[in-house]
Amino acid sequence: MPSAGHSAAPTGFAYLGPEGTFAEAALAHLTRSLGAVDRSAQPQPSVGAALAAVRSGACRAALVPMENSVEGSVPATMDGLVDGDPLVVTREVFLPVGFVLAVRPGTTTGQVRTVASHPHALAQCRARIAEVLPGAEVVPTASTADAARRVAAGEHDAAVCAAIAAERYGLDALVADLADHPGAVTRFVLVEQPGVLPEPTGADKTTVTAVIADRTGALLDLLAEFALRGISLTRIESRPTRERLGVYSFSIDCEGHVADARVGDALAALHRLCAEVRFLGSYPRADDHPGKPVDEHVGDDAFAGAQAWLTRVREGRAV
Ligand SMILES: O=C(O)C(=O)Cc1ccccc1
Repeated sequence: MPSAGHSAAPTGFAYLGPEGTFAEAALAHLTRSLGAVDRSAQPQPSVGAALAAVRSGACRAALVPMENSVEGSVPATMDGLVDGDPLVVTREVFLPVGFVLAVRPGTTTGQVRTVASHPHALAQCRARIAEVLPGAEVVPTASTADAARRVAAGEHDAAVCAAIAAERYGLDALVADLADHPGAVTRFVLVEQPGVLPEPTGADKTTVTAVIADRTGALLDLLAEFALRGISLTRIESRPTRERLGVYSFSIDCEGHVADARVGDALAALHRLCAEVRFLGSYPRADDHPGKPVDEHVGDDAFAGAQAWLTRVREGRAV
């Protein structure tokens, strides 16, 4: 529930700021495609702050980076969705990301002693930075645009950021294309307070986290619940629970919507099997993948037919 001080229905979209981040570009793309009337965007200093703005009711939703095709998941988002009051993903959006090396006008590569950016951006340009700026100190910042803003303020010599951020902060692109692996894509998710469950579209994804006991075969048991019901996983990774070594929380995306019988049944099975399960949302998939075909025996009709049969058996009726 929104906390005191935010009693009206929350409005506005929080995002990892300041202006000029990839998160801002992804949010603009999403609100345009949703045809959202209220497109007011509220930059936040960190992923944690963006999620906190939703939990407190200060904002209606937050758009945060979840994973990147080159660098993998964003730990601040993974952990931020699991720690604290429940939140759910209601949309996903994929954004191609490219990086420039941005400097104050007139700066040459030889003058760059510090290069700043979001850790994910630095990691995606590691080899090129070492090649173009050997010996430069690499400095992590809260976001790519935060780095650009700090370069403009004279705090650092160069930023790895989007071309639009360089422009926004009056910087020049010394190197136009800095990525080690061209064609990288970042997946962002829109996060809201529970209560909003998007309708099934026929091409959906569901996100869930599960903590399993430290015993032989536990992960296989968890995976079997999906496999037995013909559900394809699109992502699985482990995060430490921070309790002790050996106890992990698995973060899973699967095809389908919790309203689909096979997905609901699998989540209920996880609830029986796992020490902890957190449902993190069902939402339309945005990657243009139609999803794997669903076998007839795990379709909604098959589940409904089996349930009706069981009811007849239990009532002692002829089967
Ligand atoms: O810092 C940004 O601009 C972000 O939106 C996070 C990020 C950083 C690097 C690649 C993709 C997203």
